[in-house]
Amino acid sequence: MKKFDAIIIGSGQAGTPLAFKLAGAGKKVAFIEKEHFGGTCLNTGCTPTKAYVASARRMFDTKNGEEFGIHIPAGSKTDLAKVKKRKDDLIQGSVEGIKKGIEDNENITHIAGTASFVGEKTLAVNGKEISAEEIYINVGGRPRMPEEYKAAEPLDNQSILELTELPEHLVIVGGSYIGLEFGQMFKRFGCEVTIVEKNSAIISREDEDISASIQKTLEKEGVKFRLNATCMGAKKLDDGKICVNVNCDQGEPQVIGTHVLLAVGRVPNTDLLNLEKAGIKTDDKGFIKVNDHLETNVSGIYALGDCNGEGAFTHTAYNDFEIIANNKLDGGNRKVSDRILTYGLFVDPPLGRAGMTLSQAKKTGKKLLVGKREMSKIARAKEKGETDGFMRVIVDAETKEIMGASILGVGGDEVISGILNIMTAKQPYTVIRDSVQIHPTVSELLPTLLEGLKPLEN
Ligand SMILES: Cc1cc2nc3c(=O)[nH]c(=O)nc-3n(C[C@H](O)[C@H](O)[C@H](O)COP(=O)(O)OP(=O)(O)OC[C@H]3O[C@@H](n4cnc5c(N)ncnc54)[C@H](O)[C@@H]3O)c2cc1C
Ligand SMILES: NC(=O)c1ccc[n+]([C@@H]2O[C@H](COP(=O)([O-])OP(=O)(O)OC[C@H]3O[C@@H](n4cnc5c(N)ncnc54)[C@H](O)[C@@H]3O)[C@@H](O)[C@H]2O)c1
Repeated sequence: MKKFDAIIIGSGQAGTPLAFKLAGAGKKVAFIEKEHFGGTCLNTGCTPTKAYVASARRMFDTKNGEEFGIHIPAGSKTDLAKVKKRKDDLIQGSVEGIKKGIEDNENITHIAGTASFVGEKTLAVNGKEISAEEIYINVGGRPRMPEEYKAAEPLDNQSILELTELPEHLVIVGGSYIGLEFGQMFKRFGCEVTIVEKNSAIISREDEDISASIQKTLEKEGVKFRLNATCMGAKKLDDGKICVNVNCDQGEPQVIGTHVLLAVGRVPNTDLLNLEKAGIKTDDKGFIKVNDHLETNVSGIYALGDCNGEGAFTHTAYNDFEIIANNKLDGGNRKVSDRILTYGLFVDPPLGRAGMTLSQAKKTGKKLLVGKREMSKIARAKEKGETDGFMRVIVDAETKEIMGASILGVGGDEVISGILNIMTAKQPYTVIRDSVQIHPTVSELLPTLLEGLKPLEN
């Protein structure tokens, strides 16, 4: 049996940089990947979807010239095969970069295959056993596929990106990140889109006014919504169409479309690992339990990225890599609990989020100062003709530190970083309030917003 200094399972957003980092420190690393280098984000997640979002935006612009004094002749249409080709080329460039980096690195042994444990520090891949004292699990997740939708042969985030012809009517089950990003994108490409969500609001982790504002924007573009979808399931009809059950007691009971995309969350790939052979514990959803330094209950075995349930984003997976690299190689003491939650929702206008929502902040029982400003009052948003949304910042009245912020509006995914940086530096909100920002930007309204903070009346 071959012994390595370290084994990394999965070429995700944590495993890939970790392989190079450990190898750079002179460790002999086995790097096991069952599918593509670069994992979900690069191949079927962030990169392809944001490439599609960009194509969809071009399409949107062709339909919205008049208001800006630009006459764009009718007739623009989406060539999905070309949209796909652009995204395939983008991905291929990055995958090849990783592949070459690995091939050129004499300390990394790439093993193509699915790893599973056969003992505490021993794994089998393609019938061969390897072992190491340090094992890093970075296996990510896959789309959740509830039984009651299987008969309709639904698309998922991977298969929808392989289509070369536009669906006539795309029904999307799940109104969160994946559902909303694909929903707006395919509507802009020229499809009919209906989003079916079981909760009473889309993206229901957010405050109600955020969910309502996003829904309104998408509805203006023609996306249809069916909320409170209590009657689950879908089937194929004899004419090849798809029938998705929505509600059993009010409204039209079903939506008939030509395609259905399931966007109802993800499950960790930990079931492929035979974790019980190593004695590694998971929670009841299959996420590997880790401590603040990402170590599992078995000493020397770590879990990083989506599979540990501590984050569900590329930046959280990458931060897991940074925590391990710093603690293992640079004598650091970085922890998961130091991380401030932040993320973007890449619909148009985008949502940038940091820290708590207003409803979470209220639950802390602290005295709050809150500032809210509509995008329709912001000069740059008006000049761009993109005035949907608003920004809100929540401050702890006692410490003056920012507890959370939501920037829903043009540039919101970038503007949020200014707030995140102050939160990370643990500085009071007055640092931004007293700063001078560039005119005319959306960011220039942050000082004004913070000048006008008001105590939250209960
Ligand atoms: C459609 C979509 C859009 C997204 N957009 C964004 C976004 O805009 N921003 C953002 O921050 N996040 C986004 N995400 C989330 C992001 O992609 C994930 O959080 C991120 O990829 C998690 O990375 P990871 O390191 O945990 O693992 P992954 O990237 O999932 O990689 C895990 C790898 O492990 C391999 N593997 C699994 N089991 C085994 C095994 N037993 N043996 C060998 N190899 C194995 C898999 O093949 C895979 O390559 C998106 C996700 C999706 C699905
Ligand atoms: N912008 C981003 O960072 C981004 C973009 C896409 C995906 N992602 C990641 O991908 C992961 C998966 O995203 P997602 O949107 O699939 O999952 P999610 O868990 O965020 O949301 C699933 C949605 O489906 C709904 N739902 C569940 N079962 C349903 C049913 N039977 N009928 C109707 N609705 C139902 C839920 O109420 C929820 O709104 C997320 O963890 C996210 O972090 C991130």
